[in-house]
Amino acid sequence: MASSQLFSSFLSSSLLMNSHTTSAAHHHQHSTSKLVVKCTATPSTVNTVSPPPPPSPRISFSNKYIPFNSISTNTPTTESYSLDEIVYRSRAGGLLDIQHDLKALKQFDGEYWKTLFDSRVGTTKWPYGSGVWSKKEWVLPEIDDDDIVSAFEGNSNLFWAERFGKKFLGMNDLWVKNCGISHTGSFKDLGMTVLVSQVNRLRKMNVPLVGVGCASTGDTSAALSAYCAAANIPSIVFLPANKISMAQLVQPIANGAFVLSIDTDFDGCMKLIREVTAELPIYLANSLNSLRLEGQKTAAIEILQQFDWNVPDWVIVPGGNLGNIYAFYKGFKMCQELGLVDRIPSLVCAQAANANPLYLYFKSGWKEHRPLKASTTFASAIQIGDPVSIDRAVYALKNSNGIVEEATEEELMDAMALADSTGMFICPHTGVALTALIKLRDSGIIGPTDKTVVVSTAHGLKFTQSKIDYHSREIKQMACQYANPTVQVKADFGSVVDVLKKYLSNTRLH
Ligand SMILES: Cc1ncc(COP(=O)(O)O)c(C=O)c1O
Ligand SMILES: N[C@@H](CCOP(=O)(O)O)C(=O)O
Repeated sequence: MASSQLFSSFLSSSLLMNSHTTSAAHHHQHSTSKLVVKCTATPSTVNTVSPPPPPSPRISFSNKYIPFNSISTNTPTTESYSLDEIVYRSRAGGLLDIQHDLKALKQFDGEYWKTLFDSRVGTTKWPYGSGVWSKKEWVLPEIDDDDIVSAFEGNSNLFWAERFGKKFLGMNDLWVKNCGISHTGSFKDLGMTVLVSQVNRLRKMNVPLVGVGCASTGDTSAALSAYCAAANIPSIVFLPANKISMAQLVQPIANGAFVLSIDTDFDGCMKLIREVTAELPIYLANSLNSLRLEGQKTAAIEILQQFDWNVPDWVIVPGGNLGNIYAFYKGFKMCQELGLVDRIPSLVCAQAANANPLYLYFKSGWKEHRPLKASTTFASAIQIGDPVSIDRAVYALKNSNGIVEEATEEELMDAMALADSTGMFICPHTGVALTALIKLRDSGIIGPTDKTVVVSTAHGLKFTQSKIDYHSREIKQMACQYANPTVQVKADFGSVVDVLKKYLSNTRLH
């Protein structure tokens, strides 16, 4: 459908939102319709942990939107919104956050929650086989299971980076949380299952939402279009023209999204989607919408769970729009507040030097924040100069004794090549995070025995062109010192043996 037709059908639908919020609570009708993405629920055979009784139905858990600054300034507020309202900003125009009824959750102790969450790992029981929905009581407790749109995301592996750690950093307790090994190849699936499930619920409640839209550097759009396609909800994505990888571009196209390629950068697309979603009945799917962060925070809980509820010393996260660093903080903090662990890790946010507003802010001693025009970076998904969650990120870092680091193009590409040479296949953003680790090890801030987790945010297969350019030494002004170029050889035995002998003479036997 042409863009003009699509937008005129939006307009003629007479569903234009004309207020700051649209209340839907009173429209709620219980839906019995079948879910679109739903695994057949069969009794689990894989679990050996016997589950505790589920939380008593007499205790109802709930959550609501409140202004983020009431959390960051620790001031009580009377301003709050139901999750069934469409609201992205506080009355004063600030960020929102989702506040859980901790009093209700605290009626169960830390041991209870650990056992409950552990009992759900590996189950096929809907919806708990998802790493996100296995923590449903802490995410969206009030949603009907039948409204959930899930691809059983999460439960991503925590890889012991033994060789990389020992060989390059003298570390033996280095781990990579592979959030990119996921349905659409990035951590965005964790947040998108929550957001699209809530939209699914709202649409069943007859809330006038025609579709869901986002601005994207490639991963948010991939996740949005997949989850929307699964639930038969129209998705609209704004992409900066020629600034995302081919693999990322094809994802929303294949999943049937309405794809706008716009001649601007991500920040320009973000501005446009905010304006458009304020005018048209399109729900905003970027992480400005705090629903996304509720899903993303489960990666932090999962890390603790994978360490048998031992707390790592450091967690390093690449940052762009800066929702994820806060999501990690929130996940760890909830585990501490609810008695599952007694402390939280120090967080490190890693930025590309070509897109480093948070790094500059940190270096100014948190005195001066200036949005900037981000330059081109191989870490294209974090080419963001005006991050929407800047305040959330600052709060997370200040409250976790955190640090911000940066990586030049050469540093991040070298780090990616070194990691790949030890058996990983990481994305450039993970190269940014590894560079931060290398720098913090060099300066002694991270010690050799510190238990450290690097968050890998996307699958390396989405970024093959950057690896091809590096290994064929086709990057201007970059030595590409760890390149492993292919060798062209004639198709005869002698030539092949000659090059092999040369190779083997340079290769040590271990
Ligand atoms: C692969 C990848 N890594 C890291 C990030 C940064 O996450 P955030 O925007 O939440 O800071 C993004 C998106 O921005 C991403 O797509
Ligand atoms: N890297 C992101 C940028 C947008 O971030 P979001 O978390 O606010 O949606 C992307 O993949 O689009």
